Amino acid sequence: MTTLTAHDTLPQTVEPRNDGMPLDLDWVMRATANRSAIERRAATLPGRRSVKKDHQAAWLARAISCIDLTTLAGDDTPGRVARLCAKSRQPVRRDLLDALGLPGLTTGAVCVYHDMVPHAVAALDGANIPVAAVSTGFPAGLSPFHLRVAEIGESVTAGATEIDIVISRRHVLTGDWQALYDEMAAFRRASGPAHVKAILATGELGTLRNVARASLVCMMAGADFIKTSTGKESVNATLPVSLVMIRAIRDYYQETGIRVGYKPAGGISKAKDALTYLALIKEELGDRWLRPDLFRFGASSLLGDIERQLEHHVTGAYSAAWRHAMA
Ligand SMILES: O=C[C@H](O)COP(=O)(O)O
Repeated sequence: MTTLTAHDTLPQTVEPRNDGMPLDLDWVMRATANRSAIERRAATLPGRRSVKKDHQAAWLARAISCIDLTTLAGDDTPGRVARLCAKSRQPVRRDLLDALGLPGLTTGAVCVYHDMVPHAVAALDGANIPVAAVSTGFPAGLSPFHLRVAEIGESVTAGATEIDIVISRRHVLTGDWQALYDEMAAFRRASGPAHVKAILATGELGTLRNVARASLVCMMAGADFIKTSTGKESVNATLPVSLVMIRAIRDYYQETGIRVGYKPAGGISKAKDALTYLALIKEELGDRWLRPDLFRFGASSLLGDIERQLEHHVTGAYSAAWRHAMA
């Protein structure tokens, strides 16, 4: 059993970017996924006492530092984004942060649609918190290709330093790996210095084998992160899909020496689920991946539950969920 402790010492290194490699179709086609073995392994993860009680607060704080605090709604406004950014700067009540000895804790990033990028950039001025923009015709990714590429450039110009692109699911479903590679490589080029998260929309890819292959192709084409979902599919982040994707990340690292990040997104709203994901990452990839430069949660409501748990840790009492509204 893995024990997460608060005392893991991790090097503060700057990870080299993934510049990708030529498409290796033999490797892609060798990638498989044994669904029953993966589901059995995933079923063992929740509910395990993988985080000791004493260390839970430290690990919940770690989870906060890895959240891409997200709002992706048609009725987003500058005011809502400003409130979300304030929450990102100070994710937990000041007295709780002080009691935990973590006065400078922030979320990993704020994630918004393109039109909200300037508002997020302004609200986060001086905070050193990246703004991530969902892009390329998010969530379906079916707008004209040149517009999807242009959208990336617009968001980078507006100040986004992370771009969450959506892949064309049809390239996976038809097995056109070259087309997927070319698309991802073009998105990476358009992003310039901004880091790119490739959203696979795994709930729409049909099989775990497709998830494994799409993960590899996106990494070969230069994705800095691979991300499960937009949050808009009917099935979003799951543990079996996460196992497949992080094992692809592990294979890519073993083959190339390059660490690609992982972002489960969509439907992760409970502190205990966040701890399960952290334990999974620790077991499958190791401590180095448990940092915001290599791991993020894409989540709109997870922070509220973590804050409640931290409040309970410090004060011994739970507050009502409505007190932890996000925006
Ligand atoms: O990328 C982030 C997701 O859209 C957030 O999904 P959620 O609202 O289910 O947490």
